[in-house]
Amino acid sequence: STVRDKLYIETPVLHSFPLSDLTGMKVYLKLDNLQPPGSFKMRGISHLIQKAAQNGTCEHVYCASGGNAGLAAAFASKQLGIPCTIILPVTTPAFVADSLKVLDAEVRVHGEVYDEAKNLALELSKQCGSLYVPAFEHPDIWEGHSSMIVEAARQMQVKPDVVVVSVGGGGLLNGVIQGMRQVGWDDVPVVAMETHGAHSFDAAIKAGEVVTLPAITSVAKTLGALSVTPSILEYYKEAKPPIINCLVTDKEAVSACVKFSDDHRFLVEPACGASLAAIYSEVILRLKEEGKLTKASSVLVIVCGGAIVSSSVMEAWKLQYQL
Ligand SMILES: COC[C@H](NCc1c(COP(=O)(O)O)cnc(C)c1O)C(=O)O
Repeated sequence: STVRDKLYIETPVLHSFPLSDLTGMKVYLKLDNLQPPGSFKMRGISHLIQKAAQNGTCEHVYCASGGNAGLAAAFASKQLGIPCTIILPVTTPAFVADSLKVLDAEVRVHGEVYDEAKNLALELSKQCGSLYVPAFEHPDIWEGHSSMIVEAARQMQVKPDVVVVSVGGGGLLNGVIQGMRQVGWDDVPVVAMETHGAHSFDAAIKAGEVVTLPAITSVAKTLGALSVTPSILEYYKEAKPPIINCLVTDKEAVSACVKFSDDHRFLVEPACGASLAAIYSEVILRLKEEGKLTKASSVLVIVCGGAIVSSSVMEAWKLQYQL
């Protein structure tokens, strides 16, 4: 990619002994929860903003977000000295707005879901010189995200048998697919995880086209795009790499977050818990038993992270889900 001095950091691939012991598989974790704003978003969002700033078309950043894309946009804008306005749906907790203000971003709350916040961001960014930053639907975002696989391929030396990733609007999945094609992993199956109630990819696969969910009813609010970006359906049909979409419940996603905090002392969102549930709720083992996966002795889980979580929020989830 043409961007100099990147704003995202290289993150470790950790061979997880607790998760490997639990499953009998070699479980590797790409710790993108360690990105400065708290999620993998920093890769694609900062890449898009830097590319625009290098082309001189960026005097004000407008980003609608469930939270993490907004935090990444605010982080990148602050480091680049560009004014930034983030539009949050009402479902985003107030502490996110506080974090954004610390990053000198202007915060507007608008709409019940991401898709409504997006409309206001698009409106505001019509002013000349402004840059609208989508949360997931842009090739520059996918190009930035693909760096996580280029890094992982160098760090792991060997190809994993499976890659696990969460799906909201599909930007992360797009970036992972593009990275996998770059490093020659286009024969490694991708298990694409969603929660029931944020299952826009599952709905699109079943309908054979992009469909719009009536609402987001999952606790994994940052998987909460009502519809996926169309290009992931192309990737799904091309099956290079093959994509297997799986759903877990909110309880399984939150339970995975709790177990992950005990096993590795990281706090992550249910959006990330959906991917970890592929291990903790034995989704991978079941796919192997069903013959949908031929090999699963080594699994790379993309730990996408998420900052819309805290120790008190986690305690409340434990009570709510009787964990
Ligand atoms: C409504 O929200 C969309 C987007 N979150 C997206 C997101 C995803 C899914 O990534 P995607 O598939 O949307 O590129 C996974 N894991 C985490 C922690 C995320 O924050 C946002 O923050 O604006």
